Amino acid sequence: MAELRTTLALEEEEEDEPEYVQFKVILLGDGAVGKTSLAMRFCQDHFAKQYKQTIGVDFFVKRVTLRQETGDVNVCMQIWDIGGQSIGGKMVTSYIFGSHAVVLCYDITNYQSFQHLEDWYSLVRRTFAGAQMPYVALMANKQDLSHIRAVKPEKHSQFADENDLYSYLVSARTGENVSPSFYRIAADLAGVTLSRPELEVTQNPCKAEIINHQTTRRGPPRDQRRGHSQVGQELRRHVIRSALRAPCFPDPAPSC
Ligand SMILES: Nc1nc2c(ncn2[C@@H]2O[C@H](COP(=O)(O)OP(=O)(O)OP(=O)(O)O)[C@@H](O)[C@H]2O)c(=O)[nH]1
Repeated sequence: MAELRTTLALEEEEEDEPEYVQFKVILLGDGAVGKTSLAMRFCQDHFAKQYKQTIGVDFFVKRVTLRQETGDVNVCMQIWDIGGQSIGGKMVTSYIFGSHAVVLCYDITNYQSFQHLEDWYSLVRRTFAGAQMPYVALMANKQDLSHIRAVKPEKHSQFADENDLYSYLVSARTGENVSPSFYRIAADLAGVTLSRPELEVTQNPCKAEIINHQTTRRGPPRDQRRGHSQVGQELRRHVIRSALRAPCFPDPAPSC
């Protein structure tokens, strides 16, 4: 009898649980550009100064609720943090395959990490050859170090424009724009348009450490410039269909 009561209680709890749409998001880029730090900042609101190299892949999970007038959408983002040394490895294409979004990360103080994105991006294209490409974003990390930047904002915009990538400028260290960027990725994948106040709510207070009085010409992020109406409807439909169809994690990955 007690067992039956426990089962019923568990079932009731499960009924209360909202349904989550799962998205597999891959972070790619050279070693030490800050992929683990970005995942950690977004999922745990934590930053570690010490560098600990990721060997293979590491996983993070974050549940977010996207608010819209027609009803909230609950999203579970499964973030795959791929070690920067994996580019020549055998496993890397199997990590990337099946992802809904790929985030190409670089460190604005390290020009090589930006140049190498060509290689990372062509690896993504090869992995998806003949299949629907995922949502691909360009993420420029370490904005808190803009006083020693090696990659000009114009170079960033040019690469984003030429490859039709969504563009994000972030700092894992201060937290600047990290949550709003991942929320926006979730919203784009789910086909939800977030209003500015909703995005602002997702931004945790940033830690102001470096005052940089230099004025740099930097336009708004590219996704804001071109507006969400131009996000491929077909891609959204495909992404949502496949997200609803199957869990996107193989065995070792955590589930939502
Ligand atoms: N100043 C600053 N340092 C950062 C930022 N993000 C990461 N770091 C530092 O950069 C170093 C590398 O960060 P990781 O997150 O481990 O880099 P990764 O890309 O995951 O590296 P791999 O595991 O080799 O692929 C660490 O010492 C971090 O503390 C940032 O936004 N600003």
